[in-house]
Amino acid sequence: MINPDRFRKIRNLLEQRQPDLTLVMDNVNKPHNLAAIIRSCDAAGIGTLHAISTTSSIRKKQKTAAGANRWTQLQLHDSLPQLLRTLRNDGMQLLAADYNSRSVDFRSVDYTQPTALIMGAEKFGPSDTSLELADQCIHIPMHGMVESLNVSVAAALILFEAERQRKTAGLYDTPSLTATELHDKLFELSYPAISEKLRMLGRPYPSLRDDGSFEEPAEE
Ligand SMILES: C[S@@+](CC[C@H](N)C(=O)[O-])C[C@H]1O[C@@H](n2cnc3c(N)ncnc32)[C@H](O)[C@@H]1O
Repeated sequence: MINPDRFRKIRNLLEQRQPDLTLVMDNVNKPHNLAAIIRSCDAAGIGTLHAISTTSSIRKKQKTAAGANRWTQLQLHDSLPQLLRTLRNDGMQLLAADYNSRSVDFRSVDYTQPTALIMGAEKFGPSDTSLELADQCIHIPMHGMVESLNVSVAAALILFEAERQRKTAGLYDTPSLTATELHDKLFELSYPAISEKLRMLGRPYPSLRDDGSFEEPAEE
C-alpha cells in the first residue's frame, strides 16, 4: 500500500490541476528544454501538455521526454493544425509565444480563460501554422542585446503569470477535475502497475479509502 502521506500529497496535487490550461511544444527539441518545460507545467498545475514534431529525430527526443515524467502527461501529435483545432473546439484561446510586430505584452492577457500556450522551436520559433491559427501572439519584453529568451525560461515566465492570475481568481482552491477523473487519476498515480493491469483487463479501479488503501478486486 502507498504511504498515506504520499497519497495525500498526490491527491492534493490533483485537486489543484488546471485541465483548462495547457501548453503546446511546437518542435521544441532539446532534451533539457523539454524536461524543464514539463517540470514547469507540473509546478503550475498542468496535468497534460502536447508536443508536435516535423522530424523523426525531434519525435524521438519528445518521446523520451514523454516517458520520463510520471506526474504530467506529455501527449505526442502528428498534425499541428488538427491539435490546435481540437484545443480551440475545447474552448481554449490559443496564444503563441513569439516576439513579432503584432504580439502583445504577455501580462496583458487573461489566463483565467481556458488557454493553450504555444512555444516555438529553439532555432526557428513557432511554425507558420501556429502563428496563423493562434488567436493572439504574446511576448515577454526584452531590454537587452539578445533577441530571445531560452524557450523553457520563456515558458516558465508565462506559465507563472497564468498561475498568479489563476491563484488570485481562486482557481486552485476547488478541484476542476470531475470526481471520477480525480479518483481514476489518483489510482493511476498511486498504483501504476495495478492500474495498468486492471486497464488491460478492462476492469474498473476499486474505490480508494482516505488513507490510500483499497479493497483488493476479486480475481475473475
Ligand atoms: C530561442 S526562442 C526562438 C528564437 C528564434 N530565432 C525565433 O526567431 O523565434 C524559442 C522560443 O521561446 C519563446 N520565446 C523566447 N523569448 C521570448 C520572448 N521574449 N517572448 C515570447 N516568447 C519568447 C518563443 O516561443 C520562441 O519561439
